Amino acid sequence: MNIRIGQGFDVHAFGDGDHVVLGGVRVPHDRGVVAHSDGDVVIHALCDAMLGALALGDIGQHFPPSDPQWKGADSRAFLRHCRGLIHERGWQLGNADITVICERPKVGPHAAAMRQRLADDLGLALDAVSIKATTSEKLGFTGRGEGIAAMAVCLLVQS
Ligand SMILES: Nc1ccn([C@@H]2O[C@H](COP(=O)(O)O)[C@@H](O)[C@H]2O)c(=O)n1
Ligand SMILES: C[C@@]1(CO)OP(=O)(O)OP(=O)(O)OC[C@H]1O
Repeated sequence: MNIRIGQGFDVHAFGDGDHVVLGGVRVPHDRGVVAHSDGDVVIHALCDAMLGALALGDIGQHFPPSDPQWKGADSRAFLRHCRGLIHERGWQLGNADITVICERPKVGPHAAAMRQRLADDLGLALDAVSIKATTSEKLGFTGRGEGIAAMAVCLLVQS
């Protein structure tokens, strides 16, 4: 069996708004994020992990922030595109593990919905998708509440 690993990282600054989108789920918050698309750091980090495993560059190369067609885009479309690239090349996604870094909003209450949405979009079993969260103990830009970050890793398998 062949395997590949990929990792991704994304950050968005908080801005005006009343919600953030995380893993395709609308999470109520007293801030929004500054982004060209819907600013879903979970999906952006995961797309970069998937693209990284294929050595196909990064999300900005596939969906340029200069391209008006991605303005306000639902990031789930990016995720499904990356899934297609994996399948086209004869790979299957094995699992994905994501960590969200922010003081607020609390991710825990939304993690189950996020896992389900990602599993649905990726055609994975629920136990192949993990969402974790941590604060940065009030340190750095996430600690000061200036933005939100996410890290992702994924495994590709080929039998
Ligand atoms: N945005 C967040 C941050 C953390 N959590 C949950 O709280 C636990 C404790 O966080 P620490 O940073 O103090 O270790 C963490 O393990 C998560 O379960 C969260 O839901 N949302
Ligand atoms: C998602 C894209 C889409 O144009 O823009 P943003 O929403 O700004 O998000 P980023 O994480 O900076 O990734 C780059 C772009 O692909």
